[in-house]
Amino acid sequence: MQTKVQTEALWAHCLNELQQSLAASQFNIWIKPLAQSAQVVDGTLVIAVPNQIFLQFIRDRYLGMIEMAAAKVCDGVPPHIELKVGALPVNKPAERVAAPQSQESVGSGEPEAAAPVAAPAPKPAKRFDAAGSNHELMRLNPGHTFDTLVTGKANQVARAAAMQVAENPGVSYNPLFVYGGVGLGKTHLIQAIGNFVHQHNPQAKIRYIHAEKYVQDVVKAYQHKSFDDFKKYYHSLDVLLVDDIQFFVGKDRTQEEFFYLFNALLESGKQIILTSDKIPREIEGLQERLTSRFSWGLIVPIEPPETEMRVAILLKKAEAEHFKLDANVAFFMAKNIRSNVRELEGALKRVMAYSRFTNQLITVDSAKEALRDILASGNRQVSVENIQKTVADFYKIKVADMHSKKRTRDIARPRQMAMALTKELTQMSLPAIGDAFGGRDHTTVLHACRTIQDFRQSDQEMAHQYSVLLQMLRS
Ligand SMILES: Nc1ncnc2c1ncn2[C@@H]1O[C@H](COP(=O)(O)OP(=O)(O)OP(=O)(O)O)[C@@H](O)[C@H]1O
Repeated sequence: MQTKVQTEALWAHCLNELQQSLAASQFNIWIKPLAQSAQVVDGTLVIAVPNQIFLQFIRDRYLGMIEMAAAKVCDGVPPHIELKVGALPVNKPAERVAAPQSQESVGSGEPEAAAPVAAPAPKPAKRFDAAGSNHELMRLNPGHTFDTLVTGKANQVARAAAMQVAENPGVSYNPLFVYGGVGLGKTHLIQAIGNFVHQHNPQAKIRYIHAEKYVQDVVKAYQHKSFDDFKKYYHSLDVLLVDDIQFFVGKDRTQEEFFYLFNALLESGKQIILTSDKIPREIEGLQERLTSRFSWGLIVPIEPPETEMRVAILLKKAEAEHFKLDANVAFFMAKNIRSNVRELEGALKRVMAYSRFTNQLITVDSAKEALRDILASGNRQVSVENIQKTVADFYKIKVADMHSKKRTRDIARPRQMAMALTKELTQMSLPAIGDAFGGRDHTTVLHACRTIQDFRQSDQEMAHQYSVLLQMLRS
């Protein structure tokens, strides 16, 4: 257990650092109210916050800074930090932290000047035990586990690879790179790895971070000339999960820092897991050295789930909410809501709310009623012109090439793709599709549909491009 002096010194130091880093208004609103709300309990720095909104705000915006500040006092290794809503236990007054001495000016009408914070912190005699990490610190959603993830054709390869990485972090595939469209379960899958590792090895230092947050951390380190602390913190991790790596595009300094971090972690056998909406070499604006490194391990796709898998997801989510969802209703929803799993979840929430509100069991008819506007927008017919334009833009060719006689592969393949998508997304007959593509024969359209179908079976890249285009056209 920490002594009062150590607790005070640690928190006073954190407050001091935050005060220097933040605008006075931010410090006064979010941090100053916590000046008397920290306590060290069994090696964990517990910070009590007044309510849930505060908790979310501190967690999302300031926890990283608090960690870094605390790490400074603890020889570079941050302590466990726990945020909790409510008051600190009153039976441990000796461990309470002293408030910073306030010297605020009164009644100026201007935003308050930040109050200087008490004394610089001497290093505590005993280093915090930073071995364990809680969900707050790891930034993992405890509900994102392998158990709650429905498996199907769309994600079975990705899940198997993820499981292998979770069982042998740093050993099998490094980095593991998961790519796929919006809302298909990339975050869920990689967090399942984090949760699994944590469950089997609570000592492992795991950190999930969205790429945008990493960019912010680099900017802050740059502004405050604190790259040493930044490096110390990130380089001390055992498992690093970075979501939506495409956000690094155009951020050269971030890419440079990440390059060093990547090398350091890999060299010391630590596991890196990344996600993106595309495979590395399709992320335009990513430095070549990163593109090649991201391809060193294993790259796995997550595709949009097929109807049966969407039904299974709905039933599983409903069960978790103790909601009785009729299988016919689940089928109806799965058939009509096809864009992504997040949309599917949204639809389920609506149906559950409707059921509670009307106090009725949900039938297909009442589901139609509950989802009327979603279904109306989903049933919007996609036009052949829209498909041609979307596909042409995607492959960076001219729309006119959809009608032309050119037969080079870079033109012919996108055109076949557009024909196959038109067959799938519209009610048009084969001859009508042929007409819309420069007066081609219906056998040419049939051939195109079969060719694309074959490619989708045999070529992972083509399969992914097809599903991305489907998603774009359906959204
Ligand atoms: N196979 C699945 N089984 C159960 N739930 C799933 C599955 N796939 C996705 N979900 C759920 O769908 C929601 C969206 O998933 P998630 O946030 O992981 O998607 P994403 O691919 O990371 O999206 P984005 O690209 O927007 O970050 C989450 O609530 C997740 O739990």
